[in-house]
Amino acid sequence: SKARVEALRREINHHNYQYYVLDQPTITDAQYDQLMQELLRLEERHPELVTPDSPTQRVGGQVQRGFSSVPHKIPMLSLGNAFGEGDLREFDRRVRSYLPGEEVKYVVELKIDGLAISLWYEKGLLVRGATRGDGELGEDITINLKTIRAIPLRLTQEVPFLEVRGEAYMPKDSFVRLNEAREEAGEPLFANPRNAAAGSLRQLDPKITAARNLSVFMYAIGYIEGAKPPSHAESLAWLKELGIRINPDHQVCGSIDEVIDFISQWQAKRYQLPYAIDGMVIKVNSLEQQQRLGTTMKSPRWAIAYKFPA
Ligand SMILES: COc1nc2nc(N)nc(N)c2nc1C
Repeated sequence: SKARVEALRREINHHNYQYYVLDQPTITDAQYDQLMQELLRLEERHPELVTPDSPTQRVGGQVQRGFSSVPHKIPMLSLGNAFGEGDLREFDRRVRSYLPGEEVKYVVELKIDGLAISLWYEKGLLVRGATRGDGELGEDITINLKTIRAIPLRLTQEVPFLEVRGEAYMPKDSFVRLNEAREEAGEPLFANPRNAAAGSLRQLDPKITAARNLSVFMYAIGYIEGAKPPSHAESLAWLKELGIRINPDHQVCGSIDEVIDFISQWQAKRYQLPYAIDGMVIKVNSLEQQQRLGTTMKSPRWAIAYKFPA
């Protein structure tokens, strides 16, 4: 039965990855539940066969009394804001003034309207999850983040240490259904998906978090032991290879004109997305150039958020 438990764990984690990370389900919910029931039964009979990355370990048992505060290895800064084309051209001018005569490429990404999180992986295993907090100190919400099936409990490679950052969010249809249920129960409604996601992650009972159908899009390597790919775009591709959920709608742009064009395309179709976005994020693609541009006390010089009109 050790072999059976390992086979079930691998198969369920594969279906989990296909469904929650790639949005490409490979079996029906009923078949998935059947596999989970079998694994739960076997693990109950043989608790010594349970591993930290078993899909049965996603919803921790205990209700927490609170969240401890934990330091980030590198501060999680916030982004400066651009509200129009002029601000974007000003950003481009400033970037190029620090990199005279150099070619600059940008990566433009959707700005998911959720809350920033940080995930720590040691030898490929998820060991910690935290909120951004004040940028220096976050709240340890590992138990709650493990319930999000789009977050892998184990990476495809045993990277010595990797911290990855991104956004936890609640899809629009889950937000509507949640508020309908709260209306029924005479409970106060959430104002928007971001508040609903934040409220769901701050639940002391992980079973409630697990029922809120949260997801994530990760967008940056925060800290890594070992080499990093040379560009941000390649970092995203590598994170995807590790089994981490990356938003597919990002684009490398060779000029600020291309950036402005890409942004206007998404400004027109943002409401077609199954999740809320409040703008776009523009980053210098070369990590070496990012390093040289550095940060102010508050924000990176190599990135800016373009906010859509509310
Ligand atoms: C590099 O720092 C950041 N990058 C980001 N990227 C995306 N796509 N969305 C964000 N909200 C975001 N926020 C920060 C602080």
